Amino acid sequence: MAKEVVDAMAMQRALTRITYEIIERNRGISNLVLIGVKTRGVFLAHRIATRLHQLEDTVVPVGELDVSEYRDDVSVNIPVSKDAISNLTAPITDKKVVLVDDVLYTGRTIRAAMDAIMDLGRPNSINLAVLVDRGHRELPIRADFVGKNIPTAQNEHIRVSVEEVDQRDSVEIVTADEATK
Ligand SMILES: O=P(O)(O)OC[C@H]1O[C@H](OP(=O)(O)OP(=O)(O)O)[C@H](O)[C@@H]1O
Ligand SMILES: O=c1cc[nH]c(=O)[nH]1
Repeated sequence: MAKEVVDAMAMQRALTRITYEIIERNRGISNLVLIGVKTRGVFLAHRIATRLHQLEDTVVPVGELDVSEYRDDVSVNIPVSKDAISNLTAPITDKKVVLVDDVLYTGRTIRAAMDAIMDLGRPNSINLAVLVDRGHRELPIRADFVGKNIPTAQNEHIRVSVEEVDQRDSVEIVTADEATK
C-alpha cells in the first residue's frame, strides 16, 4: 500500500523554500549552475531554475547528469565520465554547483555525480539539494538543502512522482515489492 507523505502543494512549497535557501547561502546567484540527476532530479532542477529566474531575474544554467551506468554497485563498474553530463555549454570551473536529486538514500548516486563533475573542471563549490532525505547513508554524504526528511525502514521505498513524467506531483512511501511494479 502506498502512503502519500508529500502532496503537490507541499512539494511546490518545499521547492520554493529550497530556492530561497540557495539564494541566501550563495548570497545571490551569480556563478551558480544547477545539475539535475536523471531522472526526476532534472525536472526538479528546472523548477528551481524557474523560481530563481522569477526571484532574481537571472537565468541559471541547468545541466543534466545520468549516472545510472556509473554507480559503484551495478555489476559493471564503468568509471564515471564527464560525458555523463549534458546540456551544459559553459565550463564549470569556479562555478558554484548545486546538484539536485529527488531522493538521497545510500549516497552512492551523489558520489558518482561528484566524480563526473570533478572530471569536467574544478568548481568553486558543490552543494546538494534533495527533495527527500530518507536516511540509511552508506557514504559520508549529506544534503545542504532538504525538502523533507522522511525516516524510513530499509525495506521501504520512497516513490517520487513529478508532473512532467508521472502526470502528478507526490512523494509516497511504498513497500519494496511495490517499488518494482
Ligand atoms: O542515494 P542512493 O542510494 O544512490 O539513491 C538515490 C537515487 O536513487 C534514485 O534513482 P534511481 O537509480 O532509482 O533512478 P531514477 O531516478 O531514474 O528512478 C533516486 O532518483 C536517486 O538518484
Ligand atoms: O527509496 C528510494 C531509494 C532510492 N531511490 C529512490 O527513488 N527511492
